[in-house]
Amino acid sequence: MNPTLLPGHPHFHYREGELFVEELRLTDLARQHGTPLFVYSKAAMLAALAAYQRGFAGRKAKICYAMKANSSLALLQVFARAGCGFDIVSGGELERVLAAGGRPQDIIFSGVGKTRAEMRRALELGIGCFNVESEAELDVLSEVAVALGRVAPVSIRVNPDVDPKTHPYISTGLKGNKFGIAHDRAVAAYQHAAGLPGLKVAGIDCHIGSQITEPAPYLDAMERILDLVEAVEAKGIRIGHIDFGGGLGIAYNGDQPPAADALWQALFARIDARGFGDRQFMIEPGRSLVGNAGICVTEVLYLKPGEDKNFCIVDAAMNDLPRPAMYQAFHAIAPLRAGSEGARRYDVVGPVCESGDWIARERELAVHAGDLLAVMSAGAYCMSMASNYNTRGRAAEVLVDGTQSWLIRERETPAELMRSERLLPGS
Ligand SMILES: Cc1ncc(COP(=O)(O)O)c(C=O)c1O
Ligand SMILES: N[C@@H](CCCC[NH3+])C(=O)O
Repeated sequence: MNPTLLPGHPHFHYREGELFVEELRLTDLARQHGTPLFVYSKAAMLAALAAYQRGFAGRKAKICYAMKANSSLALLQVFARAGCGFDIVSGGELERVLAAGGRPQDIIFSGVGKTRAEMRRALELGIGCFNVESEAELDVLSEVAVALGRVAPVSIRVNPDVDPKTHPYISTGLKGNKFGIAHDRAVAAYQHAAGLPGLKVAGIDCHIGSQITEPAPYLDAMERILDLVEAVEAKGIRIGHIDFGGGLGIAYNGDQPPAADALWQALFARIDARGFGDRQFMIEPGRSLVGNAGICVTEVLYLKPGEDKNFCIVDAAMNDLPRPAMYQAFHAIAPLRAGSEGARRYDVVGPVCESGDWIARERELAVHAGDLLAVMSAGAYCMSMASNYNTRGRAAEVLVDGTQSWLIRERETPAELMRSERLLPGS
């Protein structure tokens, strides 16, 4: 591999010792916009999308970006303009898709707890499909649709009970998870759905988990879903599309997930062998489209050497980058100016008042106060999970395209954080 490239991040590279994103020097962007700063590469997003597009070439397919991974409007615009649909999980996400120019018919609505108000709004707009996660939800959706004089297109999300071999908090397709309808109850659920006046069965859906790095769980889940398609169709209910969810992992720390096109080549070998190659396919990838397209630039505030540990205190924190605290997740750290003199082993931590506020542990770094560091693989589930804990404003975001950059989100100010609050009357 070219030594100036960072593993898993082909659009970020060192040029004469300085870290670049596409054609821009990250230090310049950080000086211009301050830190912490999320920076995304448009080319990286489109390259990740192209791998899926290659996998689906010649097929009837719709790629619905799972926007929970990163719901910043400009990123949604990039995907909408590239022809993607969207997988949403809330009324808020629905409004974001519309604001970014996405079309309602290209939206699929997942999630175990859709409210009647969310269903109503989605039906009025005419979204593409509801991925229904329980028998009770089928009844409520039918009722809401009938009251509106509409028919809701539905897929039933089936829980195939397959172990995705990932972190337990992000595994979703096991019996003990709250998601979907159990495999052995699915045929009955389809028969129930087919009899409800407000619903029209459109497809089948499954999503087994996130950050999956092996093809085997996908192949197993696909076999189980195809078994169900056969069983449901034997009851006279046509399954028009197969939605296979998202979940494909990215390289955080030497992980080697299959490439999207190779994975789908293997899946289609099975699908074609069983005679289902003519169906419409939908997928809901999130992390694999944006995860390694983004980084977070942070400034070293203080170095605090100690007897047991050395701390490198930076200006980004768990409110900006919650994955290490939540899942003990690994994010690589890359200095914006390469150098190795005076390297020491550090825990990289933020200013939030929690011992769990760490970003990286036990990393060999040659750093000084004032240096800038990039937290890698920060495009997915960072900004979208960011909070205002410790009344910290959310970071700014920049999108880069070649030699151009756009500020796509301004840093949140304390006044903005207090905007929706009301003081008590009197003194
Ligand atoms: C229903 C559903 N679809 C899609 C995704 C996107 O997953 P990922 O970001 O791992 O591709 C998720 C998250 O796990 C999900 O719950
Ligand atoms: N938030 C998780 C992924 C959740 C996937 C959505 N069900 C992560 O950062 O890895």
